Amino acid sequence: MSLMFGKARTCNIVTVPEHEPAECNVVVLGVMGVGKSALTVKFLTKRFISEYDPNLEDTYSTEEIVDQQPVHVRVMDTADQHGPVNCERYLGWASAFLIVYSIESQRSFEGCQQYLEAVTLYTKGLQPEAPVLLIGNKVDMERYRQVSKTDGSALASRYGCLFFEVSACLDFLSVQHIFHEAIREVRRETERNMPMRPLFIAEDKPVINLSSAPSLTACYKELPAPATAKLVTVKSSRAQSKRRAPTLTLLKGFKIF
Ligand SMILES: Nc1nc2c(ncn2[C@@H]2O[C@H](COP(=O)(O)OP(=O)(O)OP(=O)(O)O)[C@@H](O)[C@H]2O)c(=O)[nH]1
Repeated sequence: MSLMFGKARTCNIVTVPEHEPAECNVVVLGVMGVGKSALTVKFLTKRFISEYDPNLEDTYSTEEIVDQQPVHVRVMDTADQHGPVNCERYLGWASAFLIVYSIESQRSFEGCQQYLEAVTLYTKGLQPEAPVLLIGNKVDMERYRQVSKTDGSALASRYGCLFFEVSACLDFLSVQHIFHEAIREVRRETERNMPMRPLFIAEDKPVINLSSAPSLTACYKELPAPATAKLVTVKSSRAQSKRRAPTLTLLKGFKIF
């Protein structure tokens, strides 16, 4: 990048590469029992929980490095008892949505379509648009499969989402990959919508009479240093949660394998 010191320029606009989001709010949605808590806890702790409180809704925080870039991730593990009826608490808060169904439950697959409708209706036209990822969980239950991979993939295509099948009780890396992909999608979307930003705008300088000038170095105001890469916040609104001060101590009562 050339800053052209020593020459006055009129409204010289230099763009800088897009900044990465410093924060990413991921909302995990889906009907009861699909494994939202199990996926969330697996991502946060690398462990699988088998017992859970179905009424518990909470938001967890973690620091992640995704593609060598740090990001503060908040994950809201929702507990919608009646489907997507009171979505306001997370729609405006989310940077990305994971909509989960269980591959061994056709009912959960149908249920996730309501979430897809609600979320895509809300996010349509927003800039940046919050990415949506469709997740078929419990692939370890293959022999009880009711939802084919083709159907999952077709539904995702219909809504323009990424699609993954996974198991919260199998390997950690596949679960981590989903969350990281959500973060990558948020970054891509942010970059797509970042306006061209001026790095600096130099003022017009009056014509300088060199003979009367004391010295050349004093004639030019030093240009400001280029802005250093600063991480930006994607969303700053706060999540509403049924519980206060979420921490992983919530897992105390859970059976952890
Ligand atoms: N076999 C298997 N069981 C899973 C998996 N993920 C979750 N479960 C089980 O499915 C049940 C429901 O899991 P949760 O994580 O509580 O599901 P949830 O979507 O958070 O459910 P609610 O809190 O009721 O909305 C629990 O018994 C889990 O142990 C998985 O990948 N494979």
